[in-house]
Amino acid sequence: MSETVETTTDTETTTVDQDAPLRVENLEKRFGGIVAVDDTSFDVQRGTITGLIGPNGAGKSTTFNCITGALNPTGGEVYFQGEKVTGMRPEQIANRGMVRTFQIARALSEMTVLENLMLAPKAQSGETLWRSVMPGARSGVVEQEYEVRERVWETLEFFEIDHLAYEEAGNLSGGQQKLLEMSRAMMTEPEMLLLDEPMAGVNPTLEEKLLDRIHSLREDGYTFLLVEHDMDIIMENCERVLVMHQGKLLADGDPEDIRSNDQVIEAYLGEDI
Ligand SMILES: Nc1ncnc2c1ncn2[C@@H]1O[C@H](COP(=O)(O)OP(=O)(O)OP(=O)(O)O)[C@@H](O)[C@H]1O
Repeated sequence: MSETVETTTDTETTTVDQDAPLRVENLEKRFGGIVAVDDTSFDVQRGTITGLIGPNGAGKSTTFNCITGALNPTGGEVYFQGEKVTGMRPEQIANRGMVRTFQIARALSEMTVLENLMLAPKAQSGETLWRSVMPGARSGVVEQEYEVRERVWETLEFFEIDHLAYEEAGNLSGGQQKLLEMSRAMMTEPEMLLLDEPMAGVNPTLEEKLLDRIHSLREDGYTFLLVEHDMDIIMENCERVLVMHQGKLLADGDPEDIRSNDQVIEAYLGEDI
């Protein structure tokens, strides 16, 4: 049963579903004559790993970009923790606790792994989800550099890339870069992560490690929305799957429902799902 509370912002009063940090309402994004996202609505429940799937060109990346501020939608609204974030810049949305990673990792290749992480945290004080689950966490004081450094090391250890701390990011393998990208995202102390094909180019051992970390974070209360083309990963790791097709939400259900949904099978033109 969802818990709801009323919140008031400068612009409006809205009912917040405490169990759904992300709510997308009638989202639309047009590029000239192309409707990449067409009147799409969904929510994502707290503490879940939710998959967003669909054939090539379905509108998944555009939806991610509209949610996280890289693109301005041409219609509809995005709410995070009950606050309207439509049209905000990515860093404003990240400051509120929602970050994304990219299909192609975006680390600064000539900087070391350590430097990449040192640059990532936002300047803020107080308790956050990441700090509260990390061993040795401190709270309530403005962060000093040594505290950031401590958090950087804890994060590197959590993702098991601490042995690469002094390596230039550009020298890392594709899979290691994905772990770095997740580490950088965690340094911004998010509540919710949107992962765009986090397993692409990742070898099976690292894939297992990354999935293990995602599940562990989910158990600590983090929320994940995952775009991934590998159906086995989606079906084995997500409790809920959203399917997009031609810019619209085609289906929303648990993996078993989705696998047996005729419209979804048709949208994938008989590919195995
Ligand atoms: N910047 C852009 N300008 C014009 N059209 C765009 C732009 N970005 C996306 N599109 C179009 O919008 C539609 C949806 O693209 P999008 O990249 O969101 O799909 P996707 O589901 O992420 O696809 P894929 O699985 O192939 O990455 C496509 O028809 C695409 O060509």
